[in-house]
Amino acid sequence: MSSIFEIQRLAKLNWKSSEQASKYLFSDISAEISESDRIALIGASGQGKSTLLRIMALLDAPDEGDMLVMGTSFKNMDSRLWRMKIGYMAQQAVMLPGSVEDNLRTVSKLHDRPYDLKLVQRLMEQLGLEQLDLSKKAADCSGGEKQRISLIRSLLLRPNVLLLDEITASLDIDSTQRVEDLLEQWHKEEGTSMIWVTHDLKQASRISTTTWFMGNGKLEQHVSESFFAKSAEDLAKRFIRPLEGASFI
Ligand SMILES: Nc1ncnc2c1ncn2[C@@H]1O[C@H](COP(=O)(O)OP(=O)(O)OP(=O)(O)O)[C@@H](O)[C@H]1O
Repeated sequence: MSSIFEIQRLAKLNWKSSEQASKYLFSDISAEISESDRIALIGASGQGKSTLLRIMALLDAPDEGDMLVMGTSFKNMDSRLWRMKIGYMAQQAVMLPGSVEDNLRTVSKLHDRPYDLKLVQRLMEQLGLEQLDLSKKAADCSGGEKQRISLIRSLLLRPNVLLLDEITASLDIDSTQRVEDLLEQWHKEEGTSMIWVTHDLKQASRISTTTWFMGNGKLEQHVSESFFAKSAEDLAKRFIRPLEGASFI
């Protein structure tokens, strides 16, 4: 499969560099994302997962290294074009001023694309938002509603790669399931590659074929099936929170 996103020796300096702290938040990170890859990005808090995603979305700059989308470096690509290919969803959904519909129409306005009302209705329904009044002020929506509106807004862009930063952290079980199901279907239909940051290892094993593990400033890449077949104890030794259950598959 062809590579759509390439990361070459990427590094971010630690802004609190001192004798105790290491010079880099992360360094020497290289990876390739192929068409249709589904990657879970995991690791303990503060390792730089969100920072890496923000750099990939051009919301922050790397201190060293390069990133290429379809063979073109970010240094040589217009950031607007880059962001059409690389979609990003933050942990905290950001709503633009205006109604829910204004928010959903942003993509077509910004990128001169027709507004696909049928698709919006289908996605709203799949995410359990069919009762939501599109003329409601976006700022008045609940956190979970904002998160799902922001997901629809990102999908309407039809990016080649979707960067998802803990997007279900504030959702209930039903909404989380709906988001996972929708993204699985979207992935099958559109072939979109995804990198999904999550602290939920069971979710990581469900939604990914590849796992990127960030620790000690480095990125390890694993096949998810074998990575999550390790015992809970093995995984717990490496990171995150006390884990429940014996296995993740
Ligand atoms: N140059 C830098 N850019 C961003 N964060 C930096 C930098 N240098 C040091 N840091 C610190 O590194 C951490 C990076 O946070 P980030 O949110 O990227 O990590 P994370 O792995 O996503 O954490 P979490 O799982 O808690 O969301 C923060 O504590 C931040 O203060």
